[in-house]
Amino acid sequence: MARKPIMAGNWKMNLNHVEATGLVQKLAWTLADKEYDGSSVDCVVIPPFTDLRTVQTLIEGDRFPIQLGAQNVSEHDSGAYTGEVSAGMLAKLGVRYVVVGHSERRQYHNETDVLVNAKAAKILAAGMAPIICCGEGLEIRQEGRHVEYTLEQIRGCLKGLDPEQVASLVIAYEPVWAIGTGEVATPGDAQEVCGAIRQEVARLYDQATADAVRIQYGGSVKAFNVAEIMAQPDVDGALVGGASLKAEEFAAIVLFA
Ligand SMILES: O=C[C@H](O)COP(=O)(O)O
Repeated sequence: MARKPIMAGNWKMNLNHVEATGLVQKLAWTLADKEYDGSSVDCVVIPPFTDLRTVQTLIEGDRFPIQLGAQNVSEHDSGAYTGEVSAGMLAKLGVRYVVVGHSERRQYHNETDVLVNAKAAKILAAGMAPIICCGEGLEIRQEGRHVEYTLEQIRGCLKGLDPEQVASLVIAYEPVWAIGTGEVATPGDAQEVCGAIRQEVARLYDQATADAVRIQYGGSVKAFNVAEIMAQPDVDGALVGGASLKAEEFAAIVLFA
């Protein structure tokens, strides 16, 4: 089954709303120069919350073939949760994807699979797609337990979701040791875990759901290494950090084919 590739740029805590305008405009112009129209690959930018309204206005106003994502969401609908942002608020801003369970949130904000699962359910209920992140640290990789560790995360994060919901979401496999380090996993490493995740989705749900769910690789993806990662049968895209902050570099990743 042909899955549409999805290239998502997670800006993390970088760029204010003025800088965001510059980057998105430059990205759109670079993509337009190469006749990108969004039909064969999804291009998603994931700025900080404070940039979302500005980027939404720009994308919608100029009809750029770029989609909007957010980096986090509350597990609650509304109420006395100071500092939180709800799924409903994000959906209203035209956000299509929300990253959950990124290793930086697991590490610095104690996010667990149970919390990721609750957030994913809220994102889906609001009509958006979660990008559910998973992946092992260096120690687990060295012990050779990376597949079982990652599948355990996946089982926890998908708990209670129905096949239709799982088919519509995105899973991002990001080995923590490859994030921001320049230490990219080999294409074989990426395929091993992405393939195992797809098999696990087939086991938990059915083959049609496994064939539909999109699985990204993330961790030091750049323009020069994206093609060989994308050549792997179970890799459907990339979650890109550092390289998504440079318009030409990220455009080249989107245009990998
Ligand atoms: O969300 C993106 C990942 O953490 C990868 O970041 P990176 O491309 O800077 O290694």
